[in-house]
Amino acid sequence: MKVLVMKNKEEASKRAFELLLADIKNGGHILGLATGSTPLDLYQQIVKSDLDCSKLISINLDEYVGIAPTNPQSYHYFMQHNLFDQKPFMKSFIPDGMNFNAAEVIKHYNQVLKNYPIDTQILGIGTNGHIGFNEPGTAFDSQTHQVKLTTATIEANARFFASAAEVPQKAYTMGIGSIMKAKHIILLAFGKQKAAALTATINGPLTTEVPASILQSHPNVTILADQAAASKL
Ligand SMILES: N[C@@H]1[C@@H](O)[C@H](O)[C@@H](COP(=O)(O)O)O[C@@H]1O
Repeated sequence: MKVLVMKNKEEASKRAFELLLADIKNGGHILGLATGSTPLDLYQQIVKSDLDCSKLISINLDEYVGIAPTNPQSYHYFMQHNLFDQKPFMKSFIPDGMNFNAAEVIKHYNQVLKNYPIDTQILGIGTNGHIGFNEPGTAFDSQTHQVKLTTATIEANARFFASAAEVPQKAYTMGIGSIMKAKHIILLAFGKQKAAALTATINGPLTTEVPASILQSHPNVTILADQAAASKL
């Protein structure tokens, strides 16, 4: 695990972009993408750059269940608005949150992940150490599944909704096992609200109680943190 503490999130995002470009230069063309406020700066870097994304494939980590792609709170909308509108990819996959047949969504997404093995996976981290929507207690070898979000995650994500009551209770997410198959994982962590989760991820024991701690056992992980997120390391 390579841990880089940067001056601020702008510097960290710049470095993440450089790492991504290096992976692409080395033949990587399948990107695992994340939502949330954390990767926004990185997506801005991509948008402002002259990187041609038309030959790249993207696979997103997760999506809320029951929110249409046209809903501004959906991860479909987020990706479209923050990246794909400006930089269309050759193909982009996001779990279908409007399909309530979980078994069908799961089967399809696992097939997508099999067909398109991820070269570089971008990750944020939840305040409870979750990655994607893999909440504490999720098996390390899990594949795509439907989750019931924890109160901590609903509260943390309520800032994007009118109230916590409007945050969906369920989501589809790539599993921890699926994430671990990526050749290179870049985890971004910004702000003091991530400090405890980050130190548990890097310095703590490998435990399903901190889903991101599994990254200690991955051969090629880069963690980019700002000073605040790194304050407890
Ligand atoms: N499913 C997403 C995660 O993929 C993300 O890492 C996390 C942190 O969000 P933020 O980057 O806004 O702090 O939020 C959500 O729960």
